[in-house]
Amino acid sequence: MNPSTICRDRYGRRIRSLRISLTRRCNLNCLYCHREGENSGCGREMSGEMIVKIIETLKRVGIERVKFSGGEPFMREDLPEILARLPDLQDISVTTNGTLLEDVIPRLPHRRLRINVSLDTLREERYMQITGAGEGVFSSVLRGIDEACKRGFLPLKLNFVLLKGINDDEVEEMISYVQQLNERWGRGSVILQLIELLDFGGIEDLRGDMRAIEGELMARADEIRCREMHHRRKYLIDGVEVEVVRPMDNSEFCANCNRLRVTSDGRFKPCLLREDNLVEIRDMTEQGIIDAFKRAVALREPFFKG
Ligand SMILES: Nc1nc2c(ncn2[C@@H]2O[C@H](COP(=O)(O)OP(=O)(O)OP(=O)(O)O)[C@@H](O)[C@H]2O)c(=O)[nH]1
Ligand code: SF4
Ligand code: SF4
Repeated sequence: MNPSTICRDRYGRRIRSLRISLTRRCNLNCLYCHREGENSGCGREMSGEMIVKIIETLKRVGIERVKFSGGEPFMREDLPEILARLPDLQDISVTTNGTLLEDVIPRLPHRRLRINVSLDTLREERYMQITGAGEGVFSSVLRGIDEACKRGFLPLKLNFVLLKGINDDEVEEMISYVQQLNERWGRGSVILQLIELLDFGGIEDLRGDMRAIEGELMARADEIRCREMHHRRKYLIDGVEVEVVRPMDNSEFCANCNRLRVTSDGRFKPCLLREDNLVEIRDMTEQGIIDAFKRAVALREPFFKG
């Protein structure tokens, strides 16, 4: 099977990775939660076995990377076991709110796992306002970040969603915090990722001005790099790598979208922002998975077009 035909959509985008939502469950309730655009479906979660089978099968047709997300992926008790059973891939990563990290880290198989942790503020009160968390959760997330670094899950990324009037005065402090972490754990150990708020209805007033922030980063960066995925820019600021995720109205971002999503109940989702073109994996044989994958790839189109 030739990956450049099976994995390429009609806009020439070569699918390299799967973004798999493991659950819709979460122990937080963030102001901006989009639950990976998964608002419909049966609510049943794929078994660990199904997840591993999908990955093994699609590795054979050219998938090189896997990202696990949620809800909160560590709400799945079997995540360490799923990770241990995965085939070798170029990149395996998980995006988490970090609240369960401290406990789960010792149980994770160390297979070059990258971890992205949401941290939208360095002030506990704001953290509680943004995430709905109770007291003490914020400090456990900070301890989880330290524990992950200590055990070598690097580079670790901190995800910071820019929220107008809530945390848009904290970018500088976040850069300093990452600088301190890098002094402790080694240069380049921690990356800061600034994320533009995605609006799934009703919260556009909270979107911070990412263009302005990016303009400032550009003006003072020692180096600027461009990632293949989404053509995201990375700015090197005082030794700290700051990656900018700016999807809104950004046709360049969508033109370089190379991931296919899988919902927690086992459907391929061609685009984060669309709910009308999901493809169910009805037949869990290898051929059934590949056929559903092909149908989903054929349905892919950039959400924002130039
Ligand atoms: N519109 C859109 N937004 C995305 C997409 N991928 C990521 N994002 C946004 O970026 C946020 C953070 O993504 P992460 O889960 O940390 O993963 P990532 O940064 O995309 O992936 P890595 O850099 O490989 O770790 C998501 O919550 C989304 O808001 C995408 O394909 N489309
Ligand atoms: S931690 Fe993630 S999944 Fe949970 S509420 Fe916040 S944004 Fe949603
Ligand atoms: S097409 Fe655009 S909006 Fe849709 S998932 Fe890809 S980058 Fe995100």
